[in-house]
Amino acid sequence: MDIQQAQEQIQTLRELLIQYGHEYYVLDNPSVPDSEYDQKLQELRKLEEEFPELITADSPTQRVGAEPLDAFQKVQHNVPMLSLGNAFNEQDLRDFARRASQGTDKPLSYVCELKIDGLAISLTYENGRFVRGATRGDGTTGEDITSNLRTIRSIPLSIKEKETIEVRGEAFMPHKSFLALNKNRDENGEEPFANPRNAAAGSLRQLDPKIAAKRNLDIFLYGVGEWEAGNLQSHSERLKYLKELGFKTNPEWKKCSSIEEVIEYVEYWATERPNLSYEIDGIVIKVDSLEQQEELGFTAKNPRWAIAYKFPAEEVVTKLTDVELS
Ligand SMILES: NC(=O)c1c(N)nc(OC2CCCC2)nc1O[C@@H]1CCC[C@@H]1O
Repeated sequence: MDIQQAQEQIQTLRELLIQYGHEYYVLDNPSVPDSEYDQKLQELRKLEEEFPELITADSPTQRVGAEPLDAFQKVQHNVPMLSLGNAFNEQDLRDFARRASQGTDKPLSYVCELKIDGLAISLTYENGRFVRGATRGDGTTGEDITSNLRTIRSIPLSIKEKETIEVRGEAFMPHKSFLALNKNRDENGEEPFANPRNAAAGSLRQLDPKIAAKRNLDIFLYGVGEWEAGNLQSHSERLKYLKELGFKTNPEWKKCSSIEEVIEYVEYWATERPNLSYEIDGIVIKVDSLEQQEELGFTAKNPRWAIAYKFPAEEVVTKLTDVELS
C-alpha cells in the first residue's frame, strides 16, 4: 500500500473510532460492540506503526503519552476559576435568591446542576484541538496536567468546530472505578483511597500518564472560561452548546423559573442521590442570564450569581455485616 492509500485508510479509521468513542464515553450509548472498537483501534495502530509520519496528536492512538513528567508546569488562569459560597438549608437558598433579585431589576431564572464531587478542571482548545488541561489550583494559578487529562476517554482530543475556547468542568472517579481501584490496592497491600474525590485527585497528580490512564476517570463540563467568539446570552445555552461541540455534560441540569422550583429540585436529588453512579456533594444553583451574572458580580472570592447547596455529610456507618469479623 502506498502512503496515499494509507492516509485515506487512517483517516477513515480515525473518524470511525472518534464516532464510536463519542457514543461510548460521552453519550453512554455505543452503536458497536467493544470488540469492533478494539479491532479498528488495532488496525489503526498497525497502520500508524507502518507510516509513523502520518501520526497526529488527535489520533485515538495518542491518548496515553509515553514518558512520565519530572514535574507539572504552572498555569495562569486569565479568567479566575472561582469557588462557591455555600447554602445549608432552605432559608439560605431563599436569602441567596433575595440578594440576587435585589441586584437586578429583571426577573431571575436559575439553572440547577448536580455538584459533582471531583476536581475542577480547565480544558483549552485552539482551532478545535485540545492543547492544554489544568487544575484549578488556587483559582488563578493551577498545574498543567494535559498528559493525564488526555487519558480521560470522554475528553475529546478535537472538537467539531475549529473553536478557540476554554471550557471548565469537574473530573471525577465513578463509583465503579473507585471500588475496583480500592479492591486492587487492598490486594496489593496498599492503603485504599478514602473517597472517590481523593482517588481522582491522586490519579491526576501522577507524573506518569500510564498510571492515570488505568484509573478510569471521567469528566462533566459545565462552564466556559476564555472564549473570544462567545456570544451566547445564558448559562443554559452554553450547556447546550458544550454538548453540541462534543463535550460530556451532566444530563440532570434543569432550568428553574423560581426559587420554589430550585428547592423542589434540591429535595428530589437529596433522596435520588444514592442511585447515581458517581459522587455528588450538593447542588449548584446559578443565575441563568449572563447579563445578570455580570450585573451581580462577585464578593471577595465567590460569585453573587451562584451558590452551592451542600448535602449533610453522609455518616459512613460500616454495618457489622460488612466487616470481616477477624
Ligand atoms: N462541582 C460542580 O459540579 C460544579 C458545577 N456544576 N458548577 C460550578 O460552577 C461554578 C464555577 C465557578 C462559578 C460557578 N462549579 C462546580 O464546582 C465548583 C468548581 C470549583 C469549586 C467547586 O467544586
